[in-house]
Amino acid sequence: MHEAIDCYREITPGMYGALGKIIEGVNQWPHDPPYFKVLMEEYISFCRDLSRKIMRGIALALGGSADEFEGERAGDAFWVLRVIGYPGVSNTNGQNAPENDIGCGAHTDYGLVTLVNQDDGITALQVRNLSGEWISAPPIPGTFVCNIGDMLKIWSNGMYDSTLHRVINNSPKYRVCVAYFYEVSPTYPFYALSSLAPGNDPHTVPSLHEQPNFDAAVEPLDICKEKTGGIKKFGKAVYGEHLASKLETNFV
Ligand SMILES: O=C(O)CCC(=O)C(=O)O
Ligand SMILES: [Fe+2]
Repeated sequence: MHEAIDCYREITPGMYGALGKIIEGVNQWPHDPPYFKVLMEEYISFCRDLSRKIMRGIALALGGSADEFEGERAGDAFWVLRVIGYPGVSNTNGQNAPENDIGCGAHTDYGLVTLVNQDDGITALQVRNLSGEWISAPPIPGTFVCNIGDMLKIWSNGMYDSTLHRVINNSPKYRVCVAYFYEVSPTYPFYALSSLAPGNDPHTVPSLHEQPNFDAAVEPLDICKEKTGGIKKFGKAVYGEHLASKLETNFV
């Protein structure tokens, strides 16, 4: 079990059509504490810069140019910040301490990278390794756990795998985690799928404003395909659909 406060990069109504509907609107900030909004926005801005730098490093590691994930792919990335609370186990009288239920079931994250800022001193996050064993990812003060998401797995044609992980809080203490999800640019497909693609006549298509969408078509990059046997291991994934289905199942 867990509870969470989510904030999203704000989506104005209609901006991304029907697929974007589930996350339209402005973030609801509490008045108390009064500095919450300012603090969170500053934190988000730092996370955004860091994620961008990590993506530049990953782009180089994949053999591309540093700005492979800038511009239309992820230069104007959608993001989600989630502050999550996991209740501790209640009855710990020393013997037969009860096992807590699953705080967050096994899943992969959906975007590019996630920066997980864990509560110091409580080990609850587990990651599945290649042998299929669940191993703990204990918090290391001053560091993030960085998870790879599904969209990076597809873009890299599987060279980066999305990390299967789950959370079990067996501590008596309430655990707080702040996760920042760095995603793709929702407008990416417009350029990729339309005749606005470089070299084509820009006059033959409606403007971005006239054709809103949230259907980022993510598919393996050619540079990654070449390095992995020349075959695309994954078909096109529509980012907005992927996100909407994750959000719908997350909050039932
Ligand atoms: O609480 C954690 O350590 C991770 C949370 C998580 O995996 C998620 O929100 O996607
Ligand atoms: Fe996750």
